Amino acid sequence: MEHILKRNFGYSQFRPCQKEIIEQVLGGRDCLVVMATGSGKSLCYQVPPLVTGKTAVVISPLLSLMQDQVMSLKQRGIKAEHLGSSQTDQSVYSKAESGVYDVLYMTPEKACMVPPRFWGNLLNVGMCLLAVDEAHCISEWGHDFRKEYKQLDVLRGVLFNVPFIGLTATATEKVQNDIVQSLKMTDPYINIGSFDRQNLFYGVKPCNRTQSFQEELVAKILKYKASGGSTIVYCTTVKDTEQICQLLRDAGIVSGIYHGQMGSKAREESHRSFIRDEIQVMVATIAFGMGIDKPNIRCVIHYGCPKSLESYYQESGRCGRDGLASVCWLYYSRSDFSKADFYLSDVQSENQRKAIMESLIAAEKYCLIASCRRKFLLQYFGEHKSGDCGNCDNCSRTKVERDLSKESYLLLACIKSCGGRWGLNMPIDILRGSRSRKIIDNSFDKLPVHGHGKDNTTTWWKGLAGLLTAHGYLKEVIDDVYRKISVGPRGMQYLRDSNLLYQPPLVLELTSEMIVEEDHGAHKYSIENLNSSVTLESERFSEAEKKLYDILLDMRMELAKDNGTAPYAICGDQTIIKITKIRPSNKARLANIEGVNQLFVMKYGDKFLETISNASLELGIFLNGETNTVTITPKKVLTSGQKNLNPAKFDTWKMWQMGKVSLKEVAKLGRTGPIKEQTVISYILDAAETGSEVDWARFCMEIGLTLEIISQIRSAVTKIGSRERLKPIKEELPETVSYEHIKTYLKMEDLKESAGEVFECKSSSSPEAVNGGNINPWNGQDHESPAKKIRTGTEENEEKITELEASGSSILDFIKNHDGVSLSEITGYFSGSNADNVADLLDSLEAEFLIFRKTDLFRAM
Ligand SMILES: Nc1ncnc2c1ncn2[C@@H]1O[C@H](COP(=O)(O)OP(=O)(O)OP(=O)(O)O)[C@@H](O)[C@H]1O
Repeated sequence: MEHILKRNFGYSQFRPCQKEIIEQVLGGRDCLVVMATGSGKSLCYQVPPLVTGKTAVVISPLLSLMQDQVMSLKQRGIKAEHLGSSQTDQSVYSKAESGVYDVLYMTPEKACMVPPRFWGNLLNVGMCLLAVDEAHCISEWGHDFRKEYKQLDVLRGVLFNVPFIGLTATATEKVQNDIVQSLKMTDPYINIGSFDRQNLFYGVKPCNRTQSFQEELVAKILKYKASGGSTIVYCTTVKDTEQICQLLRDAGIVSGIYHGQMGSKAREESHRSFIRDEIQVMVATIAFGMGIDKPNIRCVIHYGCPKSLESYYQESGRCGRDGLASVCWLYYSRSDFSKADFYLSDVQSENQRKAIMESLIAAEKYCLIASCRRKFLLQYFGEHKSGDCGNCDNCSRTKVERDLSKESYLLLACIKSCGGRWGLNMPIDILRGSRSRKIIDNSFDKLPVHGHGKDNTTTWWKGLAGLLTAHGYLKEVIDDVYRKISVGPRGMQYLRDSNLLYQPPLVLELTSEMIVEEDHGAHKYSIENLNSSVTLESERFSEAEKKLYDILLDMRMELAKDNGTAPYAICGDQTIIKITKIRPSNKARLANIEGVNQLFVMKYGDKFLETISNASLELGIFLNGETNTVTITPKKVLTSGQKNLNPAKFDTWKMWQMGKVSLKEVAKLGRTGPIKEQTVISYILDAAETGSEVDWARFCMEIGLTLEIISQIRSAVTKIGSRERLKPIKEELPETVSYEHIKTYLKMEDLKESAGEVFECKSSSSPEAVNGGNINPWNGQDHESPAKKIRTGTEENEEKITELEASGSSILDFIKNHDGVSLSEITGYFSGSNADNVADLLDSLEAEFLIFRKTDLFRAM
């Protein structure tokens, strides 16, 4: 299975739980998979069809989601399509039932509508699973119930012996049971993973619509835009989407808009532009939700508190799906918490009203806590996390703790006096000394605490109430749609221990909202907090790497346009970051990068390698993962002699000498297409003649010019007595000595390059360097007998009998017979071949995806 993972998805290992789930599905067992957003659930149904050669049918709620997934799978060499009313290709239906597709997507409506004959035909050719994605939609207890999902059980009566797999990121225990029952799963394998999205930073801020908030929003968005990533701003109303979108556009940020009041065409277009990186910022209502499968969303901003923590988790979970550090900011205003009427408008059942109110209160609490947000979020989903996360605003900011005993006493006493019949506004108004009609009518102006809390704002008091509730001093009950506040047991005990003049210390951590209120100038706090602790991976680049990264992003964009797909479908940002860091010089190295699959290498490999090679030269950075900058910049070595070189020769020399690209690779890449290796050699010799620096040791090693050959050429030249014509020299030499060997020898002689130095000092990788080789055939000094240095022909023949020579197929066979072999084991086994040749052969096998490397061991695909 690992080879499928590498070949099609470009990954070298499964994430936690993926393999176990796939094995269960392959064993024919139903599965329920509850795993965090972006954790890689899709792979659990995408790999089995590739293992079995049978179709996987996937039920998905949204057309846009299906289309995006189909697009991504096609870029991975996987046959995928969707079947539904929007499918314009008429042949898809018949192809689907004859098993052409590995993965076939359908909406639940479509799945229930296709005639049994379709399923019968597909079953005959082979169907390996039915996956129900976003399975929480099945449950009325879920936050996104869809009645069409409820009908999927009818498929049980048609799809005998096909395992069903339900997948979701958000399912409480109730919802999990509902999924199992609705899909009639028998003895399912249940996998409940962690909800924790460690790469996400969570932050919350109170906001108003002042200019400082607008400036902050614009600055935040610009930061993530600059990293090449995308941002979604979720608003609670259509009006807000329009306003925020306009605000961003006025600030020069190209932004898209998406909400339910737009026509379907306009929405599709907006979605399409976002997915294809034509716009980097989307301002949307939650209508733009589940269908977003874009991996490089770096920032999700909620402008307004969401209606529940489930929806917040889902929506914020669109962020950082590629695993890179990303941020989720939630801006709320107090008025958001009194929107129950808005959410309850068309709810019929009492249970659902209660559920909605409870959800809203949980979301409010999330906004108001002063402790670790992640811990709170995870606890809500029933997961315990020990210790604070260190990756949320509350964990990152300097904590402000204070003894709030006096204020707490006042609030508790006031709430107790109100008798639990009111919401929070009444006791706060009393404390602040209001003489409203309600207060007078209820004689609350006579209370001893009346007017004792004037020094703090209403919002500050609400912040304190939130803290006291979180610590169990206060409790909130829901009465129909009204929220009533009363003193909890802990608060009653506190009141018993206190009086107006004395209260036991009560040290609490102030919420950011309370700090802002005390600060009066909320501005300072908010701007300071603006730069969350998240460091984007791309921020770790050197200047040159940043430029290369941008070049590669632009190129990916161009390739995506040419291929009618989204840039992320070609490869993810994380892969581009790795490519930028590694700067592979050949296809094997490219193929070995995490996230690079076979189709990518075949389709885009040449283009990427060429761009990397050229850009690295321009930017003065080495290929193959070297991080140090070239000491001599290309400009410096551009001598007057080089100016005489034509562009083809100069570029070839630059690529080889400066870029350290091998002769073979330079020939493959060429300047405007592949050229012969002999041409590359002659270009470099011409460059040497014009004064360009040439690493002779590397050059000789690459063309196979050894001391023995040099000595033979020298003898031949002496014998002929002239070096004007090459042909007579060649005729004096063995077949194995090429014209390139002769030309190089002569050029080195012209340039007075000392072969002794070349082989002895400069190239430790040269075989002759190992043997010593203190010879210098140019100045006529004698050298040690070749017999001492180089094996005689007889010895060589004898050794060939015992020492195995490597070839592509013999290495492949060797690797196939082992469960992982190291490079040294392979070179040791093929001791009859030069280690560099073996490495070259391994490179080619890797580039062709016949082998792959995992933890430095080679394995066959
Ligand atoms: N084994 C793996 N190694 C590296 N990346 C992986 C692996 N498996 C999946 N991914 C990547 O993780 C990202 C998220 O995967 P996927 O879309 O399957 O998430 P999901 O769990 O379905 O999320 P959601 O519930 O939000 O739809 C994708 O970019 C995917 O290619």
